[in-house]
Amino acid sequence: METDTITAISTPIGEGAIAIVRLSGPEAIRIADELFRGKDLRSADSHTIHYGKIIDPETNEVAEEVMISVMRGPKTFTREDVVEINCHGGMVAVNRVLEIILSKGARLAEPGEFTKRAFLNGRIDLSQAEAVMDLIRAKTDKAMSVALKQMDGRLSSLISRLRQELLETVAHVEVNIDYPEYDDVEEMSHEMMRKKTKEVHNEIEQLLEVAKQGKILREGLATAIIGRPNVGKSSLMNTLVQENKAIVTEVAGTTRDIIEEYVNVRGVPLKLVDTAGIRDTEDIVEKIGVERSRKVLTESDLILFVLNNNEVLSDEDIKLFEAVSGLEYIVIINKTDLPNKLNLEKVRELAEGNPVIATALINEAGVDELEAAIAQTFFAGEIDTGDLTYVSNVRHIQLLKQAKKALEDAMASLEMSMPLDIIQIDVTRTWEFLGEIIGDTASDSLIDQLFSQFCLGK
Ligand SMILES: Nc1nc2c(c(=O)[nH]1)N(C=O)[C@@H](CNc1ccc(C(=O)N[C@@H](CCC(=O)O)C(=O)O)cc1)CN2
Ligand SMILES: Nc1nc2c(ncn2[C@@H]2O[C@H](COP(=O)(O)OP(=O)(O)OP(=O)(O)O)[C@@H](O)[C@H]2O)c(=O)[nH]1
Ligand SMILES: [Mg+2]
Repeated sequence: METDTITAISTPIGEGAIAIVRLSGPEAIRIADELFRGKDLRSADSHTIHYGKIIDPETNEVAEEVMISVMRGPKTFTREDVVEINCHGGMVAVNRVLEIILSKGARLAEPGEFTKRAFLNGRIDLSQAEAVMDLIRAKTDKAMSVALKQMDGRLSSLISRLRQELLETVAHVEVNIDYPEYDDVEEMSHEMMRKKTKEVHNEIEQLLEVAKQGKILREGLATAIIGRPNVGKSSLMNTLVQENKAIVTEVAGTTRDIIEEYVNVRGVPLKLVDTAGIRDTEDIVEKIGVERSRKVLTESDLILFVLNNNEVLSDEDIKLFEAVSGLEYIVIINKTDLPNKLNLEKVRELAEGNPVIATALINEAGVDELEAAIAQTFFAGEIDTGDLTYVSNVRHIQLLKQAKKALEDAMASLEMSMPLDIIQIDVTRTWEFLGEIIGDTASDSLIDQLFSQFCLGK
């Protein structure tokens, strides 16, 4: 257990109205008291705030005018004694305060170290700590609400329950075997294992299913706009971007030659991809063939397939319908301000039950309906994140997949009526993989690596 006192500036670097320097550890209150001119902080009640000045020990002059919060462990963020010094926002003064604190015996915190202490001291588990970071990085309301729920321990309690069930089953089976009440104890134990592994397997599968939506919440729904030349693809892109431009986010590393825009349509973050690569749909379908073009399309989570109301359905349109068949797509019949030449009956038939939306992008007609359809497609009836446990962390998804695989090994052994101790090995592995998600069976190096990705001062 680390017992030194750590400190860091916990607010963004730069000019601001107020900057907070945070301390955590056994010496936090002593250090703060030594450099503070004001009330005696050592005798201050927990969770109180005090006005005063920070005195520079070298010059004996006032370095800052501050408000200091005193919070005594264990009812604090880290479960240790915590002191927060609220400074005026100037960088020079804040850095000076930090230097003085360091000179009094505190150590500069590593990135994420406050949160790491909350984890090491058992206030939160690993998935909750990771959620703290997700919360900071959240770009949309929905991503934020997912992170908040995870921080609250929603995923943790589900994982803990699954682990507990596995453990109880293993224990139960062991007791059965050690103290058999019936002759068919082996068969009964197999049956019990079969039932439980199947139940847990189903729950993990469901988590992974929902994880797909979690990924979308974080990275945006990869959305490709396709259609023959001149149908209005660029108009569609521009309309969606304009309507939602207040929430468009800039993502580092986005290649500029591919036109990608992040927009937020009714809480669904879209990564709109202008089909620069598949701009000329005749090319994509004819030159590289339907199979190849399908591959491009399958990498999208959603396809916006634009048709021209003012033209008859062409062979290329039919080929595009074949290419998107079985994928998640919305058909957009654009240019409805112009006379109808498109066979709408035929379009509906080809669309296989996917939404068909009429628009006249030139005067922004039909955009509301389109946005509703986009939201509907991915959150069909489940738009409320309150109903589901979203796993959105790649590490968690990886571990869930490994746990699922281990369970499948156990289930296969059960099918072959293998001895129970063999089956228990796979069930125990499942239990360990799940434990790694919440940090119960996670290695020190993994923990170090995870926290190092945090912001300094968090
Ligand atoms: N000034 C300030 N604001 C902040 C934080 C902080 O550390 N300082 N936080 C930091 O990121 C967040 C708040 N998170 C916190 C989470 C738990 C506890 C805490 O003291 N928990 C105790 C006691 C709870 C209680 O009194 O009921 C506990 O769980 O035992 C404090 C802050 C956001 N705002
Ligand atoms: N009348 C009418 N014209 C439209 C509508 N939407 C787009 N247009 C026009 O159609 C033309 C082509 O629109 P774009 O958005 O550039 O079409 P595109 O599919 O991106 O075309 P390419 O990039 O060449 O494949 C432009 O002149 C638009 O102004 C509409 O709803 N009604
Ligand atoms: Mg275009």
